[in-house]
Amino acid sequence: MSKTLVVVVPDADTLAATVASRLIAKIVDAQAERGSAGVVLTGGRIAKRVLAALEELPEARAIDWAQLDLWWGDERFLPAGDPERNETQAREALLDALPLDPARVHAMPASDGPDGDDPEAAATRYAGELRLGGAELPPFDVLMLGVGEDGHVASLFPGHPVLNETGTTAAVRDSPKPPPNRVTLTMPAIQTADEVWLIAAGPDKTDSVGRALGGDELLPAAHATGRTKTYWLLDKAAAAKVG
Ligand SMILES: O=C(O)[C@H](O)[C@@H](O)[C@H](O)[C@H](O)COP(=O)(O)O
Repeated sequence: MSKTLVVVVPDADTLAATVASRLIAKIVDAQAERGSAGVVLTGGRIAKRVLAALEELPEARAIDWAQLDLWWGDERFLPAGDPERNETQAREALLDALPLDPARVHAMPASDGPDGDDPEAAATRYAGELRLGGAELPPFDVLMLGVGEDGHVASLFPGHPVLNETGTTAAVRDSPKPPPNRVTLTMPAIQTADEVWLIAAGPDKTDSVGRALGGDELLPAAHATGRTKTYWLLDKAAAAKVG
């Protein structure tokens, strides 16, 4: 049974630094335990700030970057290098400055990639990449998620048929959050992570965070749980309606 822990910090800057510091510790622990670590990144503003904050932390030098697998929880299905792609933003915020093993940076396919402008084929291709280690999914030590104003996580939106997907990946063609076409991990895939971290800052998240933590099952965020731990990492504004 996953344990839910809520951590509230004063503001978004502190939240970005706190999450970055926790992420370093989790990666270092996983590498000490099994020689490598697997982290799932997400898109959005606070996620970008976490990556930028991580680069500033001296303890980041404890990470063996060549022994880190990076995955994405979702991707805006756009051409490679498009500034709106989650991968582009993560690379600009941090990744391109790190000595990562390029073969272990598992970006979701672009809309000008091998499958062209076909998000279903791209989702299938990513499912294949996730299986390369021999299991349906690789170990996810930490799976990070932003939280939408409507309570979405990754590209899993309230009331959307994608919430019924039982595989590991899926395509979304009518995302209420632009751009319309996306590739996403499914909720069952998210739930295989050892720890799921839901990260939210600002007053525009107060309602969705309060509802999700209050058990409103209409919100996908309420279902995003890790196998051992689920962290809600919030600033004071986002936590204003948490009971
Ligand atoms: O592709 C995306 O946009 C993200 O994956 C999405 O799920 C994001 O994490 C939330 O919408 C929160 O975004 P903000 O942190 O910018 O509010």
